Amino acid sequence: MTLTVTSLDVARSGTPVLSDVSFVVAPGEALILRGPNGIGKTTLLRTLAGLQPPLAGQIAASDESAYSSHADGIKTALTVEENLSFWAEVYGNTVPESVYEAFDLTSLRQRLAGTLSAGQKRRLGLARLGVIARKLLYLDEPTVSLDRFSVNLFADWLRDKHLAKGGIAVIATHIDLGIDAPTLDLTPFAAVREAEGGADEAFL
Ligand SMILES: Nc1ncnc2c1ncn2[C@@H]1O[C@H](COP(=O)(O)OP(=O)(O)OP(=O)(O)O)[C@@H](O)[C@H]1O
Repeated sequence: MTLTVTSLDVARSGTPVLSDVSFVVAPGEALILRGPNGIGKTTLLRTLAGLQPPLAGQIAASDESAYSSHADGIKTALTVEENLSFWAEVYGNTVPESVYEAFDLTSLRQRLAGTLSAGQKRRLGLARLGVIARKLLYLDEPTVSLDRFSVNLFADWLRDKHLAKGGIAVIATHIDLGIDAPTLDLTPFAAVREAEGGADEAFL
């Protein structure tokens, strides 16, 4: 499976955000999206994941994808184990024992998710990716709230359990994950927004 994106134009609430974005990601590879706040990383990921239609261009991928956003999608009234079992069931899988260790959740298995710290919740949200087993991952700032140890855990999982098995990941991140992956700076692809022309002049 290869992800091929050709001449993609994306918009947020009808306003063009990025234009003419093209790239290819081969099996086992990741692509890091960079660019300043508001450039359109989230919008691009949402479009790639099929959550909104593109204005123009093509997205070709043979596998189904999973999108992980800032929100963790955690059920606070369920335990860590119950959360992962829930997601596994939705995707017709079982929870691999290895995800508890991979995301440092072993000692938290019986804890209600609502009582977890921000970083622990984030690790649980990321562990979801380990149970749904989608080959194509679109990840929006996956390491928000994580300390360096947890960032490294996630990077290890991504490299050894996802990419090493032929998976693909497109990741918007402001921090260095320490994985070997090319970077696409979206700055040159900013769509011309005529309606905003001169709006910043008041601050000059
Ligand atoms: N619901 C919305 N309605 C209108 N405009 C929006 C909406 N959400 C985002 N935008 C605008 O769309 C543009 C792209 O936003 P997007 O969230 O894709 O950027 P980003 O690169 O992911 O930013 P960040 O690094 O801050 O997360 C921004 O100018 C933003 O203000």
